[in-house]
Amino acid sequence: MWRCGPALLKEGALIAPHGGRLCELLVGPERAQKLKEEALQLPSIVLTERQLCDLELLLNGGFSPLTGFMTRRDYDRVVEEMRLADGTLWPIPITLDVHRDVARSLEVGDRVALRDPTGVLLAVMTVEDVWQPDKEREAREVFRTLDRKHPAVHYLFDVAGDYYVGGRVEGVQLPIHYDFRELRLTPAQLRHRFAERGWTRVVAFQTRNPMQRAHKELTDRAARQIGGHLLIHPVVGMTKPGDVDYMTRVRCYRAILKYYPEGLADLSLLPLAMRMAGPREALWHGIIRKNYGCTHLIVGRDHASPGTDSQGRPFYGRYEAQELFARYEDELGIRMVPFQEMVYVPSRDAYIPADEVEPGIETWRISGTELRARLAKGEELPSWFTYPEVAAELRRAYPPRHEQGFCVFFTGLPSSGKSTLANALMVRLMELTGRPVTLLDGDVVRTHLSKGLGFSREDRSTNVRRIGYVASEIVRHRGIVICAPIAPYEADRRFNRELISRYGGYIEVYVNAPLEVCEQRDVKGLYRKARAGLLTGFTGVDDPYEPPSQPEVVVETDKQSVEEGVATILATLERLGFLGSP
Ligand SMILES: Nc1ncnc2c1ncn2[C@@H]1O[C@H](COP(=O)(O)OS(=O)(=O)O)[C@@H](OP(=O)(O)O)[C@H]1O
Ligand SMILES: Nc1ncnc2c1ncn2[C@@H]1O[C@H](COP(=O)(O)OP(=O)(O)O)[C@@H](O)[C@H]1O
Repeated sequence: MWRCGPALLKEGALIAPHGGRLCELLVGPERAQKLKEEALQLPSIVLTERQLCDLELLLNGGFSPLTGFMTRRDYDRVVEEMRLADGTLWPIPITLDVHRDVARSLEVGDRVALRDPTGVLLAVMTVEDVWQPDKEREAREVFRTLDRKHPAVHYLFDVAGDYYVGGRVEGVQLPIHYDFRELRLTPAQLRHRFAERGWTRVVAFQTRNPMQRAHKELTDRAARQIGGHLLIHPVVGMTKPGDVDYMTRVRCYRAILKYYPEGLADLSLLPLAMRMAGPREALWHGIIRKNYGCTHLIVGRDHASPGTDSQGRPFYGRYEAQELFARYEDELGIRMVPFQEMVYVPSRDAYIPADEVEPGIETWRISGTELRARLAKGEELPSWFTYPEVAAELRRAYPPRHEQGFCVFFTGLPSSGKSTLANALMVRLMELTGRPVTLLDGDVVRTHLSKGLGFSREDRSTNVRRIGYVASEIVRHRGIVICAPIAPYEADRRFNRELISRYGGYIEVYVNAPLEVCEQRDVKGLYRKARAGLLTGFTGVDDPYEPPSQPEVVVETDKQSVEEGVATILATLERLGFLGSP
């Protein structure tokens, strides 16, 4: 590994960065200009979201002493021993993954431009190594599982390219952010701030969740315990899928700052892509915080936990991260402030660590699941649990069901009754809610959004996913949308379900009528044409229809009237809370 240049920092009283020096990899303006000119002739790699996060921490020194993406020697030793080739402690591989064709085009000694998705040049890399890693070994050693439910294992096997490119990088500029700029301090800037304020003992609080009173009490205690100050250092790069979005979280953190004693706490954002690697990740968090000038890190229960595996078992032990950290604490230099879960004791109106509660004393807590359920029902968040500003932010981000958007997605054979039911449902919904409703009917969509597409497997799939995309945007903006294509394939419907339910409700309605009934109805005369051989690939005749496996509603249009079908759907929407009084 290359060594980075001499330390530019003079803040002698602060903790030394990992490996002794802060490795900021950004070059000066003249060299940057040269690199920009050189890059015009170089092959480019457009970085993914995770690679962008990694590059930002490489360039700003958060990953000191790394000087680029890992070469094979560093990678192998990190995977097996949690150490770089030179012996420095480092628990997580920082690799640049690429697909086979890119790997094949690169040779040792080549220079490559690293760009953001809009094409902006961020760095130039000198290729020192290109290799195909043993992903199973990496998953087993680093994450201790091959279960794809672990987000980093899923990323490794299903998202990352099959080859890694290692080499030194020269930074032209940091990835660009336009939001919360004043809160995005680099290690050097944060160190400078600590030095100016005379903060020599700083405990960092790593978080990917909105902070509630329990967190405030815990962090306040930690700062007092070390006789120093507190840095709230939330991750705003990539966290666990399904987490509260970082914009909402940052507004919560800002609001909570005023509840600390004057001058005790500060807030800065960390552009890290978490791996959810539990114990190994805790060490990594320690190294990063040390680079940012912190002397202590709070490590609580389930630090950087990926939750439970496909069998419902936790991936890591609850306090395993603390145990591993303790083992390496002396070598790391940064100290751990271990914490048990904080629980509320109503008889004392106070939060205390769970292990300090005497047996038999009543304690209260609200789990993440319960919090989401309360928000979905529009229920109050109690004042013992959170602060009014945080409650308001969460309510804004997670409105109650009746204020959320939803999609009713009809699927069924031609002439089963999709359009008829969809039109009837549309007017009933407008009547009941007073809200606008968009109808994306199968054949209407094919005259504009999907004009030009035919009925091959690929074209049908594209058509259905396009409808899903438009529906997801409507739901994201809290609107109501009804879709009524045939949507014959389960895979496309599953894709749409996952996309849309990220933003609101997804209610699949299987419009079920026997093929003979649909054929008898033959609204457009297409069954007849298909039977006569004038039309090929017609759904139900010579093209497949895969019935949905778990639809929210089934309407049997040969047995139920249109009114009954609509009433069944409305009852389901009511039961799920989407039609509650506004
Ligand atoms: N080969 C073939 N197979 C099925 N349907 C055909 C075909 N050719 C034309 N049509 C007419 O197009 C309507 C189906 O379009 P969709 O967009 O809903 O189909 S799909 O979801 O993309 O499979 C469908 O409308 P509905 O009868 O309202 O379902 C048909 O009228
Ligand atoms: N219970 C019912 N629900 C929906 N449609 C019905 C029902 N009973 C009879 N129909 C008739 O079946 C036909 C369904 O046609 P359509 O709604 O265009 O089907 P699709 O959109 O699935 O091709 C219409 O003529 C409709 O009047």
